[in-house]
Amino acid sequence: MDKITFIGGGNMASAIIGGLISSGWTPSRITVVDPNADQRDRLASEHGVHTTDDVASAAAADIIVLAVKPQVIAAVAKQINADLSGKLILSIAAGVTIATLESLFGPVAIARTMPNTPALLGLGATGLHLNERASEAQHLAAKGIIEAFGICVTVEREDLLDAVTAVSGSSPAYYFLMIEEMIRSGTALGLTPEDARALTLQTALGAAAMATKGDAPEDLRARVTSPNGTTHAAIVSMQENGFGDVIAKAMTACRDRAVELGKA
Ligand SMILES: NC(=O)C1=CN([C@@H]2O[C@H](COP(=O)(O)OP(=O)(O)OC[C@H]3O[C@@H](n4cnc5c(N)ncnc54)[C@H](OP(=O)(O)O)[C@@H]3O)[C@@H](O)[C@H]2O)C=CC1
Ligand SMILES: O=C(O)[C@@H]1CCC=N1
Repeated sequence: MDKITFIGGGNMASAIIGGLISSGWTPSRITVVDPNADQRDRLASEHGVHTTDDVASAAAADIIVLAVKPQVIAAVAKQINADLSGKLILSIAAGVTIATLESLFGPVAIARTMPNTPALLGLGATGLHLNERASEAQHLAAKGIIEAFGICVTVEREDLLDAVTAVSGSSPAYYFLMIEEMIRSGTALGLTPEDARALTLQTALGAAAMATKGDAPEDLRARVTSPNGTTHAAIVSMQENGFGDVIAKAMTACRDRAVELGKA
């Protein structure tokens, strides 16, 4: 049975560990390394996992999850400073490329991922790409870990993770912005902020749930849109004001920034 060590015991690690335990991993297979004693105590009492502040001890695990901020990874590699051949490094750090990870950790199997924050609720959407040193068994292990906190999409080229960043990594923020604007407009139209918020949130939840049942979004939209009715008026206004173009430009800007950060 694989043993897994998380380096960094913050928000994302906590979400992943919760998912792993719910999907059948025994806490005794899981270790978390974090310098913060409060963080360690919280994880140990919430999940019953082993915790330590000794980064070098991660070398004993079969799978090492890098769940620290990107700027901490070089220091972590120095502290581990061990031959990791045969092990799998799974990184959730945004913008840290496989080439950088190989230069820091040596010739080792690497799974680079782009998760998103709904992982905190077990509803994550994560892109995955592995280097050539990763075996099929390691691919399946990485996928199994990711599926413990949501869905996993394996992309065939590393640069496609930049597109994943635009589609799912950053996109919770696009939906939050839409929700913010709808609450603002609903309030401007005379509703109380509380009523505008409740109606907007329930509709976002309902629309997302309907869209996951299999019908095409354009068909679902057509079913709401009576000929020359109210929805038609809203959609025509959105389209005349370049809604599609706004989304396409935002997603391209996101992808381009991900490319830039990967070079930094
Ligand atoms: N696509 C996305 O939307 C998201 C991506 N991510 C990625 O996930 C990663 C983790 O993010 P998140 O969980 O939010 O971060 P957090 O800051 O919540 O967690 C990081 C943890 O690592 C600890 N830490 C710092 N230095 C070390 C060290 N040398 N060894 C071990 N632990 C250390 C921190 O301790 P202390 O607080 O004391 O510094 C903290 O507890 C990031 O790389 C981020 O890019 C995260 C969220 C969403
Ligand atoms: O905004 C960012 O740079 C990170 C990467 C994806 C989500 N948050």
